[in-house]
Amino acid sequence: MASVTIHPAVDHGVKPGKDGFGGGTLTCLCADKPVKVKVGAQTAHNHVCGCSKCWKPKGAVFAQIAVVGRDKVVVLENGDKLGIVDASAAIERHACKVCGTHMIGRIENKDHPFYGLDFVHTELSKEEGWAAPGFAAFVSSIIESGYNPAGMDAVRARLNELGLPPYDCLSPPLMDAIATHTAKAKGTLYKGA
Ligand SMILES: N[C@@H](CCC(=O)N[C@@H](CSCO)C(=O)NCC(=O)O)C(=O)O
Ligand SMILES: [Zn+2]
Ligand SMILES: [Zn+2]
Repeated sequence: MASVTIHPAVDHGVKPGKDGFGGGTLTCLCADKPVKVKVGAQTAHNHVCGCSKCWKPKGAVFAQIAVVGRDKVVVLENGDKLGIVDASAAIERHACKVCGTHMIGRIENKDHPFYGLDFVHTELSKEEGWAAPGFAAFVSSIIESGYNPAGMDAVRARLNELGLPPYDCLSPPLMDAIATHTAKAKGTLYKGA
C-alpha cells in the first residue's frame, strides 16, 4: 500500500507541527533569483488537495496547501517574476513565471467565503514546525489530471492510513463554514427557535 504516492511531504508519514511556530519564508524552485515570500504566522486548514488547479511538486499526485491571513503574506524578493495563472479563478494563483511554482493563492472577491485568507504551499520553506495537513480534499478530482480510476480505493486507503481522511470536496468543517457564509448572504441562517 505504501507504493501509492501522495505528496513528498506526507509519503513517509505526516510530520506534526510545532506549538508557537511563527512562520517562515517560501522560496520558489529557481536556482537563480528565486522568488521569496514571507508568511509571518502559522497556517490553518493545511490539507492535501487533488484538484487540478493547485500546484504540485514534480511527480506528486496531490498538492499540499494551507491558508493564512493575507496581511501576513509579503513578497520579499524577485516579485517581478510572479504572474497570475488564471485571473478568472476564485483563487488567483501568483506563480513564478520561470519555474512555475505557485507562491500565493489570493482571493480578491470580498464576497467569497474565504476572503482574507491566502493559500500557500508551506513545503517551499526550510523552516520546520508548520501545521500538519489534516485531511485530503478533492480526492476524486485526481482522475481529471489523468489518475487511473481503478486506483482510487488504494489512494483512499493510503490517505486513511496516513491520518488524512479523504473527501471529494473540502472537509466537513470547511463545507459548514462555506454553507454558513452562504446562508448569511441569503438571510436564511438559523436564528434559533
Ligand atoms: N474538480 C475540480 C475542482 C477544483 C476546485 O474546486 N478546487 C477548489 C479547492 S483548491 C484548494 O483546496 C477550489 O476552491 N477552487 C477554486 C479555485 O481554484 O479558484 C478540479 O480538479 O479542477
Ligand atoms: Zn521560480
Ligand atoms: Zn486544490
